[in-house]
Amino acid sequence: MLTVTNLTKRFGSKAAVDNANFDVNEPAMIGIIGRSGAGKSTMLRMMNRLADASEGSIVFEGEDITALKGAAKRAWQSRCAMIFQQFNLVPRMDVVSNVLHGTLNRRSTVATMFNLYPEDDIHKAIEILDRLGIADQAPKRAEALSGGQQQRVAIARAVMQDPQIILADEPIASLDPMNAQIVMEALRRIHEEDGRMVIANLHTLDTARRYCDRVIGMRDGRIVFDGTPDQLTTGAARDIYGAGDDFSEAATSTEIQALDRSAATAVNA
Ligand SMILES: Nc1ncnc2c1ncn2[C@@H]1O[C@H](COP(=O)(O)OP(=O)(O)OP(=O)(O)O)[C@@H](O)[C@H]1O
Repeated sequence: MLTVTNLTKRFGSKAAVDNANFDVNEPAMIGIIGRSGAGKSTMLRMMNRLADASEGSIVFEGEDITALKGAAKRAWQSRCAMIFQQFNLVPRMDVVSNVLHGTLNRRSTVATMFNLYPEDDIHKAIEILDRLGIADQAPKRAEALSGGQQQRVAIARAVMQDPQIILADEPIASLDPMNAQIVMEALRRIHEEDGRMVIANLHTLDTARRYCDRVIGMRDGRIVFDGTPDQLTTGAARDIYGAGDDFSEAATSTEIQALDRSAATAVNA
C-alpha cells in the first residue's frame, strides 16, 4: 500500500535522507530509530509533504504523493495526520476545540473564523477523547493539561481527521516515563482497533521493540536496518547507532524500563 523508492532530500550538499527504499503492505505500526540527525524527521516530513523530496517517490495506494499540488496535496495531508514532540495545540483554546481543528481541511473559512462546528463533529470529538481516557478534560484549556494529556489531545485531533496514516515525530520525547507509556499505548490502540498505519520516530530502542511490528533503522540519512523487533539484535542496534563494542542498549533506552523494573520490584516486594 505504501512504496518509498530512492527517496532523497538534500540540504545543500548534505543528504538528510539518502536513497531510502521500503515497502509497507499492510497498515503496520512502524518505528523509525536512529541517532539525532539520522534523517528521521526529514523522512516523515516528506511523507506528509511538509517537505519536498529532492529525488525519488512515495506512492500510496497507487497515487504518487510526491507529485501532489494544491487541493490534492491538502487532501493527502488530511489522510496522513502528523503529531509532534511539542504537541502543537492552541494553548488557550479548550481541548474539544483543539480536537475539532482536525476537521479544518474540510470546513469553510467562515465556519472556521466563527468556530462553528456541526453537533455531530462535537460528539465525535468527545467520543475520541473518551477512547483516549481524557473526555473529562474536554472543557479545559489545552495549556492546563499535563504533557501526556496534551499529547493525547494531539492524537485525538489526528484521529478526528480519520486518517489512514498517523505519522508521529518523537511523540514521547518530552514526556516522563509514565506518560510516555500511556501515549505509546494510545497510539498502539488506535493502530490495532482502527487499522490505521502508524509510523513513529523514536529516540529509543526499547520503545520501538516494545510497541512496533517493524523497525526501520537510519544512520546518516540511509536505511541500515529494516526488520522485526526480534531481528533487532544488539549488533544491529550498534550498527544503527554507529557505536563501538562498548555499546550499551541502556544508553538508548527511555526510563520505561526503569519504570517496569520498579513496578516489578513493587510487585515482588
Ligand atoms: N531545514 C534544514 N536545513 C538544513 N539542514 C537540515 C534541515 N532540516 C534537517 N537538516 C539536516 O538534516 C539532517 C537530518 O535531520 P533530521 O531532523 O531529519 O534528523 P533526525 O534523525 O530527525 O534528528 P532528531 O532526532 O535530532 O530530530 C541533519 O544533519 C540536519 O541538520
